Amino acid sequence: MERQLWLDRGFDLQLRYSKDRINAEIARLAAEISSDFQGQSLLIVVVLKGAFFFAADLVRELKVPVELDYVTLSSYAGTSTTGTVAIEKDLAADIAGRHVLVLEDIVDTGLTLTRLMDLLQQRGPESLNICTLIDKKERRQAEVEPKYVGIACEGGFLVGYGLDLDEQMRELSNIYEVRQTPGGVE
Ligand SMILES: O=P(O)(O)OC[C@H]1O[C@H](OP(=O)(O)OP(=O)(O)O)[C@H](O)[C@@H]1O
Ligand code: HPA
Ligand SMILES: [Mg+2]
Repeated sequence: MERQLWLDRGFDLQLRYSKDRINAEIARLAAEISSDFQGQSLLIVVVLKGAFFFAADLVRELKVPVELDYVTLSSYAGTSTTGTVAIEKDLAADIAGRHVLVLEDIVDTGLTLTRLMDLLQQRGPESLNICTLIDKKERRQAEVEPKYVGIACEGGFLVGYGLDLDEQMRELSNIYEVRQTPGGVE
């Protein structure tokens, strides 16, 4: 079982959201987005690295045509934001006049999306909205209002389904809360 591998390495993983729950939320989100954008096409902006599993599953459920583009942003060291959002790779597409939907795995402090939305808004999209799988409000520092939210959650640092702790555990199928166990081997 995927938990055991990390327990052996000193990380205690508590199941928070199963893949079945994630699938159900994605189906609901896809239906809502498809209905809102009926007759239009969407430019989907995937925020890498974390959102790649979510994006892959969501776009295949949408009933409107999409174009996909990617931006790579990073700001975390361990379980805390550094406060500086680095743009490691910008979009390739011109978003002017397009209906843009930004896909995120998680909104936490809100610093990443505040930076990205400011940047994208300056480029003149027809519409600009956010869809996040997880909205974690406990540590919010900047005002961000995602239009589409999969799961509103309490605190805890989450890993799995794209979410990482220092680049590890993204590949887990379910989403867990992670705690480092004393005496664990890394
Ligand atoms: O609301 P915030 O506090 O800014 O946190 C949310 C951001 O943090 C994570 O990205 P990270 O910087 O870890 O890069 P990653 O996607 O490569 O993991 C996550 O994927 C979001 O983009
Ligand atoms: O809870 C989290 N887990 C993984 N990455 C994150 N980036 C912001 N919050 C989180
Ligand atoms: Mg990360």
